[in-house]
Amino acid sequence: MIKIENLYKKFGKLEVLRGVNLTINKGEITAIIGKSGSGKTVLIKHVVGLLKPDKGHIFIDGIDITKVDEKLLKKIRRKFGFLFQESALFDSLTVEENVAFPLREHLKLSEKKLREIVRQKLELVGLSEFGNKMPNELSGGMKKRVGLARAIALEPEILVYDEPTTGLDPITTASIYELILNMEKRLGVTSIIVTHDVPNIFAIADKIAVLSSGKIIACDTPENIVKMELPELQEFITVQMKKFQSKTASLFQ
Ligand SMILES: Nc1ncnc2c1ncn2[C@@H]1O[C@H](COP(=O)(O)OP(=O)(O)OP(=O)(O)O)[C@@H](O)[C@H]1O
Repeated sequence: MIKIENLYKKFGKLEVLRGVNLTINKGEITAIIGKSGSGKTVLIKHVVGLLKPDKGHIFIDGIDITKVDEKLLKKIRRKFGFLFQESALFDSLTVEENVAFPLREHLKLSEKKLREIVRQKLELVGLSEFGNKMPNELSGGMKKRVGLARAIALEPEILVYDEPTTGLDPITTASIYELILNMEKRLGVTSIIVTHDVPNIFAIADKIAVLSSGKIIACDTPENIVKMELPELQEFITVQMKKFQSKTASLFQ
């Protein structure tokens, strides 16, 4: 479904992507992990067409999006739902209106139909009771769930999440992962997740892609990834696991 070939991107002298190759299969959850600043967000911004590479190709269902005009790109972008780090909700709109926003922008629906879709999506993320609230009345986890409801409003084929669980407690984190798995199972959605949440992501992803020194150095099932003896990977996993363990330990002190 998504094929990234030899992707390069630099900002000034900073070479962020240095020949990324990655294939993302339809209906799978692919997690992209890597050190802070390794270029994960930059990579997914290319995938959704928000950044243009210096070199390389990104094929979405066989179409190279680095070569298409704005009009076609806009059409292809409709296949995607994004959930970026800070949820990026509109503070002046209610929860309902936030979810309705992409529907109003892209479809000409009757008000009745629009309300119906918004209600369905809010139900799916467990927020049916909160449609009339303003974003600043919600917790961080609830905001992420509203962001997710908005991201799935247009029923995208591909969902892209940038650190969907950062800053959330373990229970809310689990509920976000359950939603992501639900999207995959119920709607057959292809998911790309950028995350640092190493212990958890290994439990839910079909594939783990490791970004290091501007390249994907490994992409495989979680089981195979943990078996690999890549120093970059081991170091990264060890650091993340230590953080996790010390966080867990501190809970019981
Ligand atoms: N528009 C931009 N202009 C200049 N530099 C940028 C731009 N976007 C990203 N960068 C730089 O590219 C590098 C990679 O950034 P990116 O946000 O992709 O990292 P990341 O792996 O997602 O990090 P984190 O895990 O901390 O979110 C960083 O050094 C960042 O400062």
